[in-house]
Amino acid sequence: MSVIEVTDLRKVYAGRPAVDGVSFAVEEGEIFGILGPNGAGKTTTVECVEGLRAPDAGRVRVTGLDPIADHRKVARVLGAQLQQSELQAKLTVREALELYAAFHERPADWRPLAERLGLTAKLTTRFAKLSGGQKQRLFIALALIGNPRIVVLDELTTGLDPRARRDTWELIEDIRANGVTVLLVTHFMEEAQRLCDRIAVIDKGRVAALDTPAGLIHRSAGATVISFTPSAPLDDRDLNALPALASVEHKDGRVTLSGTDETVNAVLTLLARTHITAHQLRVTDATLDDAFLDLTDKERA
Ligand SMILES: Nc1ncnc2c1ncn2[C@@H]1O[C@H](COP(=O)(O)OP(=O)(O)OP(=O)(O)O)[C@@H](O)[C@H]1O
Repeated sequence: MSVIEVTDLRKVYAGRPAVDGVSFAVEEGEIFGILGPNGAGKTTTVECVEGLRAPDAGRVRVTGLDPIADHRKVARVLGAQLQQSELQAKLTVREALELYAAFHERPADWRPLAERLGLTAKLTTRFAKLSGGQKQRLFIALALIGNPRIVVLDELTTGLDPRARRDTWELIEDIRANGVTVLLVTHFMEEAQRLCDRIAVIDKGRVAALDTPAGLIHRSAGATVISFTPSAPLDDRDLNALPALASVEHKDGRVTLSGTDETVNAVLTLLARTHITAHQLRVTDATLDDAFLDLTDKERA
């Protein structure tokens, strides 16, 4: 069942389309990612889902409700992450939790929520004195305090160190395991690859691709990467003639090719035929990073 439906959404700022015909549907219980370069229209899209912005055209439904016309009902099912500026510096963690719990008809008990988010030791600390990771955990707690079915998290781990980022990812997985649907805006590929069931890649206000992380990687041109240091120079004509080749790169005597399994097999045959040994041979799958660049580059071309 789709809990969020966005159909042909358009939003124009000063005559320039920021969102230009975006459609996607988020299924109950999934972690759905919105990924895209700066200025792609990600935040505008989720703000329309949250009912913070009115679309110029198109249709948005959250559990069948219109986020603008049914704002109060939508606020009961959808928890949104606050922006940093929306919380007073002097408020303690406990006060923030109690205050936001009071905004909801059927709030979650904030104590176990604070416990789950590792905030119990920080209940008397003022917001301004929290670390970046603790602030993010508090924002997640506040987004969850109304017991929402869906939570929208925008640029959640920006500015966090690798440890705090990983802890936050575990939290998001934990939230989903508790049955909450997650709409996640990010421009971290690793985050999207690790967490999301499906991803909409948004570029220049449009959906450039919508698939599982593996599907996005698979559909990009260079899905498999092989690199090695040849014992003797290889003829560029031979390399360029390899089947399904997406790219060739030479750096510090090392050759890196991307393509498909067919490219890998053909290069091994080429090496054997020319009696060239491949040192430190590595075959890897392309990452979502590669797929992202490939997908958004295509749009740019
Ligand atoms: N209130 C506004 N008034 C005018 N233009 C805006 C407004 N908000 C966003 N824009 C423009 O709309 C476009 C899309 O912005 P949006 O914030 O949705 O992108 P984004 O994908 O979230 O970017 P980022 O990753 O940098 O946060 C950008 O060109 C931005 O400058």
